[in-house]
Amino acid sequence: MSGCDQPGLLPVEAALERLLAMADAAPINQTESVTLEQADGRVLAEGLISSLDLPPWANSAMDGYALRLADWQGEPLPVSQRILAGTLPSALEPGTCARIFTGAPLPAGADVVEMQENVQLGDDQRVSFSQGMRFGQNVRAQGQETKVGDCVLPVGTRLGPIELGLAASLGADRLVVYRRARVAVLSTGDELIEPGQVLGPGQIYNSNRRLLCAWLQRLGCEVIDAGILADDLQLTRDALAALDDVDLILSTGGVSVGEADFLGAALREEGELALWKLAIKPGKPLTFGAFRGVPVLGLPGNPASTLVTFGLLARPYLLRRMGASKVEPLGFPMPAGFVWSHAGHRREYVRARIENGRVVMHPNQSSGVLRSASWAEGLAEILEGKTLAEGDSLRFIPMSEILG
Ligand SMILES: Nc1nc2c(c(=O)[nH]1)N[C@H]1C(S)=C(S)[C@@H](COP(=O)(O)OP(=O)(O)OC[C@H]3O[C@@H](n4cnc5c(N)ncnc54)[C@H](O)[C@@H]3O)O[C@H]1N2
Ligand code: MOO
Repeated sequence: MSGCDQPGLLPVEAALERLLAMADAAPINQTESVTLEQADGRVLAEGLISSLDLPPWANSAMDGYALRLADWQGEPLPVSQRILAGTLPSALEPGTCARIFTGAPLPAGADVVEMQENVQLGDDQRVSFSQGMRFGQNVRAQGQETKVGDCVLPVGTRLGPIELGLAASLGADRLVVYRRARVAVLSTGDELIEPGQVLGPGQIYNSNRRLLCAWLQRLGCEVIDAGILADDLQLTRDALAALDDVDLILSTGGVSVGEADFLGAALREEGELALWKLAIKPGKPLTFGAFRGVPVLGLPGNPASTLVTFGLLARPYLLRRMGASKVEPLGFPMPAGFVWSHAGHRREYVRARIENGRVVMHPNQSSGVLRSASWAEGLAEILEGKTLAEGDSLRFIPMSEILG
């Protein structure tokens, strides 16, 4: 342990490893066949194997003229056919060229396409090719992208617009995906009321509920909005018992050392509860447990802590349960545009932006503040025990890497 480690704080990697191990132990195995329209954001449960070559036949990459290179000896060539995309050409007559358009099938016998800008059309409609031509130029060979039998998308791929376009290009109209994870979102806290109501003394609006519900939907989960947990043990038990068909109960708030922790009490009674203290800021307290066999993940209630722990821990956990192979966000090294002089015990995820090629941080990094997260383009990772001078390298994780 280095001098900067705080005894008892669980490193972020260790917490993620534990969560992923728990996800691996409780995979959502059920699959369903969905149309491409329904497949966005889902995880592939059966690899997509190509049943055709792509392109299925050689075709032209340009609007121009197709010919056999050997036929061009300096004498203009007559045009023997006109080939539009979607038509079937006849074999190229020797000593001629064919008018051809982008995407149209190459006639048998042709081996090059010259773009129309590079040819001269004589008064007799014969074509002269003045530029030097290279064998195979502007020809897209059959199967150059994909061959019959290729595994184009492996099991575990998260489907997005590109994958759906790719599946469509192979003629697939349905894909087999894992069932969506059913996630119940619970908020705890007597101070919470919902937007639209009049704020009373000591009350705040529930922001975590909307943040998490919207985020979970983006991740391809089915969201069960379980509202605000009542401040009463029996009502808490009843609320949890009603969520017996979900894959995860995700709660926020009440995970630190507060006194009225009915969620914790209910879990201790009828399940299990592990209280973690993570070496992460924001987001130190996190709980993982179960109620009557249903996993429960308790995130800290401070909105920025909810954001960071959901993005870096709960999101990979849920994606893994839904079978995704890539679950961790990409980050890339960037020079710091600020000084970090106090080495901390916890790994900090700073709400930051990139300006003039450097990472700049928002002045308000309070765990209670969401506005700086909305300003931010990403999270800048400052490792525990580290100080930074301007220009030192840090890892920058774009928000887009965790939000979808
Ligand atoms: N004595 C200690 N106090 C605290 C510790 C500690 O170690 N010892 N840890 C602090 C840290 S770090 C965090 S993070 C928070 C975690 O708090 P809880 O998860 O127990 O959450 P609450 O106390 O219920 O709420 C914290 C904060 O967030 C607001 N909140 C809660 N839920 C929502 C919601 N759905 N929407 C908007 N805002 C919400 C709540 O009003 C509080 O202001 O504990 C520290 N304390
Ligand atoms: O971990 Mo807490 O989120 O620092 O305030």
